[in-house]
Amino acid sequence: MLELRKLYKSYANGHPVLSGLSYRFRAGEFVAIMGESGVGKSTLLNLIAGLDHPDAGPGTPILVDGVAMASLDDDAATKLRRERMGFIFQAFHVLPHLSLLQNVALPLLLNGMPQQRAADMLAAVGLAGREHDYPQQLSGGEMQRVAIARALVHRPALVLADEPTGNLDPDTADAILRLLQREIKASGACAIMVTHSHAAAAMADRTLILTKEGLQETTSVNALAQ
Ligand SMILES: Nc1ncnc2c1ncn2[C@@H]1O[C@H](COP(=O)(O)OP(=O)(O)OP(=O)(O)O)[C@@H](O)[C@H]1O
Repeated sequence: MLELRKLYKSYANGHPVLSGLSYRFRAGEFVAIMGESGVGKSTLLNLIAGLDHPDAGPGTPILVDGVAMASLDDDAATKLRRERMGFIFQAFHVLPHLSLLQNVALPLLLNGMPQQRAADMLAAVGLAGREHDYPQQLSGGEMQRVAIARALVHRPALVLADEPTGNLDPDTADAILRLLQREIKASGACAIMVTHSHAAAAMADRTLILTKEGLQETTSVNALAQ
């Protein structure tokens, strides 16, 4: 589903953040990525999402369904992101001039899909009855739940989540992660979740730790939190 092949990323004036990272993510799995602050977790998600570019080099460092992201022009990359990906990023703000229902329906509209699932997803994140409210009427956690509903509504093949439960109380966080888990299993999608929360990581199928050496599998995080 997603393959990283010797992925390098340095920022201007900085030391390399990712140095030849390789990994293969499979469809149908929910993977948590943990690791020390500043090690490059958000950088990695941004690169996969196409929000930033890897260092230039001869290889094809990011492949989605076998297609090198770098080989796509802007239109093709946008289409791939719109159809195949769902983002739960703090930076992806809910649009203020659209109602909650319109916000969640947006990926369906853009992909020419029937829109009735938008109301179901709002209900699934605990916001039934709030369809015609506007984002400014929401708390931070409610806003996060709208972003999650919007990220999942079009059943993307790849869900990228950066601290999806960062501003939710433990019960709501648990419910949202169960929803994420259910959606992934039902659609056979792959989800990659960056988190510092051991409780969140315990909901994933696998936890990887990002270090300077790359992504390493661990079972202990999930075991510890259970
Ligand atoms: N736009 C940027 N320009 C320069 N340096 C950056 C930029 N974004 C991130 N960095 C640096 O890259 C490194 C990795 O940052 P990143 O945000 O990916 O870490 P992280 O593992 O997600 O950290 P945290 O757990 O604290 O969110 C850090 O040293 C950071 O200072």
